[in-house]
Parts: sequence; structure tokens; C-alpha cells
Amino acid sequence: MMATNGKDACGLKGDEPSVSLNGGNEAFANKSHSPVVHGAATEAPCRSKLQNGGTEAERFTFSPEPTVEDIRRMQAEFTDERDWNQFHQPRNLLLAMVGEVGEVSELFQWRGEVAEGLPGWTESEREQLAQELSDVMIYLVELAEKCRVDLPQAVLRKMALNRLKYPASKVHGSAKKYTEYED
Ligand SMILES: Nc1ccn([C@H]2C[C@H](O)[C@@H](COP(=O)(O)OP(=O)(O)OP(=O)(O)O)O2)c(=O)n1
Repeated sequence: MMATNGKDACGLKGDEPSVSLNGGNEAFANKSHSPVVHGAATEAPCRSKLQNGGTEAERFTFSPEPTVEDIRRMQAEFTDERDWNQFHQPRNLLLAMVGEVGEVSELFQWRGEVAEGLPGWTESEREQLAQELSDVMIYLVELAEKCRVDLPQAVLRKMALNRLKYPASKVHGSAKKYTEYED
């Protein structure tokens, strides 16, 4: 589940994309990062019930840093220092990323459905998951870099498209694919 905070999490955004398809994003530019203490945003929460039974106030949020660009730069330094760029072509990075996705999958394998927050997982299992997800992200960011995809802006464009494809007023509460709607 994606971590959100502020207006978006409170469902105040309408169906219209707040992002132009060429990457401009007023909503994002105007949004300040709220301070995070032990994973909880300190701004006044809205308390509408979530489908999974939690409340908005309990929503998890990320730290604002490092940014995606920070991660790109740090990984570039890591590979430069080791003369590993010779191995980090797009296809190799893709295979490495998929391998790490497999390692994430292994942690969930044979456990049955797992609830949000991973109740019952040990600290060691949580740390293992954090490491494997980080590996996926590190390779993803480097793959995007090597493919010349400006990932943060691409994500904004894609989210705008998603909002157009899945207007909240039309698909609320339904997990159907957009191709399954008749109109
Ligand atoms: N040629 C490489 C090898 C490693 N890494 C970095 C990116 C990943 O974050 C991490 C991956 O390291 P490993 O391949 O050793 O994989 P794991 O850390 O998952 O170890 P293991 O497979 O033992 O769980 O190290 C890299 O950039 N380029």
C-alpha cells in the first residue's frame, strides 16, 4: 500500500489529474513535507475509516529523504568507486532487479495472506524485507537512469494517466480493470 499524507490521503482530490502530462505538477510543488516522527506524520490527521479498518491517522508515511535523485547519485558513486558500470547495462540491471523481487517474494512465500503492518513478523524478518525492497529500488532507480527515464517525473505522468483511466467516481470500491467497464 502506498504511503500518503495530507489532502490526498483524506480523499480531497477530485478525479481530475493535478499533474500535466508533460510533468508539471502544481499540487506536488505546493505540498510541503510534513515532519515525520516514528513514521507518523505530525500534521492534523483526518480520521475517516479506511477499508482495512484502520483510520487515516494511522497511515504510515515515508521520510522525505533520500529523494529518488539522492538514491540515483549514491548508487552511481557506489558503482563508480568499484568500476562496476561495465556490468550495469540496462538488461543486467533488469535481471538483477527481478532477482531481488524474487527475494522479496521468498519472504512472503508459504505464509498465507499477510495483513497490512505485517503483524506477527519478527524484527529480523522486517529488516530482511526492508533490505530486499531496498535492493529492488536501488536497481530500479539505476535501471531508469541507464534508460534515461526521469523516474520521479515519469511517475507523476503515469499517476495522472491512472486517474484519468480510473475516475474515483466511476470505480470507487471496485477492483475491475478499466477494460472491463462497458462505457
Ligand atoms: N554487481 C552489483 C552487486 C551488488 N550491488 C548492490 C545493489 C544491491 O542493493 C545489492 C545487491 O547485492 P547482492 O547481489 O549481494 O544481493 P543481496 O544483498 O540481496 O544478498 P543475498 O543475495 O545474499 O541476499 O548490492 C550492485 O549495485 N551491483
